[in-house]
Amino acid sequence: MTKSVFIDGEHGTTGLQIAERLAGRTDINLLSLAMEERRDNEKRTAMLRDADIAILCLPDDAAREAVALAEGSGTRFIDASTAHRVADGWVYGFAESEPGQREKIIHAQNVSNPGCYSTGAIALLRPLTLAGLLPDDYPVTINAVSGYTGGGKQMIAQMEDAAREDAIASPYFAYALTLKHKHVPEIKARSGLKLDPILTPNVGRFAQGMLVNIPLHTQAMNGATRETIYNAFASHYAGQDIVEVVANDATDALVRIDPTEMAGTDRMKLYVCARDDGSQINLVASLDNLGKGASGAAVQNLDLMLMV
Ligand SMILES: NC(=O)C1=CN([C@@H]2O[C@H](COP(=O)(O)OP(=O)(O)OC[C@H]3O[C@@H](n4cnc5c(N)ncnc54)[C@H](OP(=O)(O)O)[C@@H]3O)[C@@H](O)[C@H]2O)C=CC1
Ligand SMILES: CC(=O)N[C@@H](CCC(=O)OP(=O)(O)O)C(=O)O
Repeated sequence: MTKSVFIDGEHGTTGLQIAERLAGRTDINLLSLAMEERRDNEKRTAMLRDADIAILCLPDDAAREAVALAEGSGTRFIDASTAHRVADGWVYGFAESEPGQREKIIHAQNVSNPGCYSTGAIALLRPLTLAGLLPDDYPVTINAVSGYTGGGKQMIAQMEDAAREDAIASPYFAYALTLKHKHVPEIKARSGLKLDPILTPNVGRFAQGMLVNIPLHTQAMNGATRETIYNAFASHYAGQDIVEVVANDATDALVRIDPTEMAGTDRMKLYVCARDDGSQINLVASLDNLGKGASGAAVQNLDLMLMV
């Protein structure tokens, strides 16, 4: 039987991108509310309860409320917000992050979609903690830049409409200056770290794309080398086509990495940059914040959940 899918928040940044990806699909019945009905709780409740799978593209509190509105209906959820990323009873929706994760998503009742920075950071860290190359007490630092669509409708308007009172004129800015970004808990938990990683995010004046940098000192890493790190990535990501591990000689031939290189795709590239003597490594993940970092991952999770 054709499964029905409802995107709650379909007129927002993430929701719209998911709706675009699902338009024209004949294997699902897409339930939809008009823009002016997006906050009509009676209609939302009916759709949340009728759907086989509901994809939540809402602020955290509204996502928690949506789950409560469908209680007892059997609806399966994919939540794009931060609300359930370290919550019990929710499967983390990053199929390539752990052996067996894909199967867990296929059978899950509730899936939490990862954050965009988290997707890049966990992709770089988890293979190394699993392989024993990165000690779990390593003090990890994550420096990242995102396209401004990562801030949703409000930041898009601030960056694009110079006439607004709260317009942002900068070409590039740092934020989360108190070092308590909302992605830190999921990165710590899903990478298997003991210490909170330090996450310093930035936004650039480009719509979509993201680089996540993790600098590492190899002498503090259980004897890791650039080759063992590359090999750990290559074996972790073997047999799938979403995460590409760039060959070290191809990385060495680059003079720069463009944060927009993956814009418009649902894939991610990983680079192992290194000093000649191998003493210092900079791991880089390159992705579209709205692709593998949000809507692309949500559709990937939906397709897995539709398998049962
Ligand atoms: N943008 C991104 O790159 C990413 C965002 N996310 C997460 O996805 C979620 C949505 O983010 P994003 O798409 O950027 O946000 P937007 O602000 O662009 O869109 C949110 C949508 O939800 C609607 N909405 C808000 N509150 C309610 C409510 N109580 N009931 C019904 N609808 C409501 C909004 O309507 P209205 O216009 O009336 O406010 C809007 O249409 C957030 O939790 C965010 O953290 C996840 C990954 C990446
Ligand atoms: C540029 C920007 O503001 N980005 C957002 C994160 C977007 C994202 O992917 O995170 P969520 O899935 O947790 O919303 C932020 O830092 O809050």
